[in-house]
Amino acid sequence: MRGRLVIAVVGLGLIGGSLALALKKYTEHTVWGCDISPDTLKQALEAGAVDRAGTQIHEVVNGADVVIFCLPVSRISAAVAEAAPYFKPGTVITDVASAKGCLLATVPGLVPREVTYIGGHPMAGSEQSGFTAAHAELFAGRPYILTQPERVNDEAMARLRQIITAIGAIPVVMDGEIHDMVVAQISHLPHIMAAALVNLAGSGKHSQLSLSLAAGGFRDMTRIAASNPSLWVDICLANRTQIISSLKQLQEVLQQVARNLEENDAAGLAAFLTQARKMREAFVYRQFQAVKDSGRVISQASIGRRNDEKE
Ligand SMILES: NC(=O)c1ccc[n+]([C@@H]2O[C@H](COP(=O)([O-])OP(=O)(O)OC[C@H]3O[C@@H](n4cnc5c(N)ncnc54)[C@H](O)[C@@H]3O)[C@@H](O)[C@H]2O)c1
Ligand SMILES: O=C(O)C(=O)C[C@]1(C(=O)O)C=C[C@H](O)C=C1
Repeated sequence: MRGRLVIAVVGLGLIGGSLALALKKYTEHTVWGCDISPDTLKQALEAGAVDRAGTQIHEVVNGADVVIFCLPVSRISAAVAEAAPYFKPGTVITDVASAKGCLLATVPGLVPREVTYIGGHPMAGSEQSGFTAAHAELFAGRPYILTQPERVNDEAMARLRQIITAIGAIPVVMDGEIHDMVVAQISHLPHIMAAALVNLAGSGKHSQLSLSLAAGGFRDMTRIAASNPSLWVDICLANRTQIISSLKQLQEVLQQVARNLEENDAAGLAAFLTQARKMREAFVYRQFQAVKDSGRVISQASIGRRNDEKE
């Protein structure tokens, strides 16, 4: 594999902007960036996130070794189709979308045979959007999911793994179907629940009073309710089968809790809460271990996290 690559990032918002910043900070690769927003391009150029910028896809994919599509899920297939005539043989294309099944079903059919598509999904982000929220440390110590391409291509996989590792993330190769099932539970359902909690508390008879009194519990549970609605409509629709299934499971869990309360069943309630507490403690430990193993020192200052995000 050649040492220095040209990497094109299509979409320079929170995720694309953070990737571009991280690639410039931690690798020697050349980074070209595209966004429909001229303001975003200006910000990215000023921040040194890209070496070249354009509003047209062909301006940045023509000659690139790797192209990373960082667009809302529903825009990715059209962007790949627009870019396809400009890919050179051997180009590796990937994306960062939060749902994989819909793209794995369409994207491979849109690209020439000599181009390899590997689905991607960094398990990092925030409730904020746009380049102004982007930062180079977003992926440090975080899992970065890759899907196996239809035609196995070890060189393409190695190229992406190397890029992901260089920006401090941990590559995890996974089947697209399993990905969608898992993220429905750990990402998509929590976003829907956060919105439901805020809407419930914010629209009742005493909503003004409730929201003014809300403390850490409500704040921790609902940070992600501030996410961009249009981005999340896209994600939810793209993974709707798995989300519907997770919502049904959640309904059963909540009904069981309601039964425990109706029956004054302290033991049932305690078993439910104890199981959750144990799993949550183990989860925090595993996340800490993954960060430690990734070898990058992540300090409060380096990633600029707010206090309410700390464990
Ligand atoms: N937000 C998160 O926490 C998060 C985490 C992991 C993955 N993702 C995935 O990353 C992708 C991008 O999300 P984001 O949070 O960075 O969104 P964002 O809104 O911050 O950025 C999207 C960018 O794409 C640009 N854009 C839109 N259409 C375009 C087009 N046709 N051509 C060029 N640029 C275009 C927008 O101007 C914007 O700058 C989504 O697929 C999302 O599912 C998001
Ligand atoms: O940390 C956050 O605020 C996020 O929403 C990040 C988050 C998530 O955890 O759900 C959002 C979408 C993803 O595709 C991956 C990560």
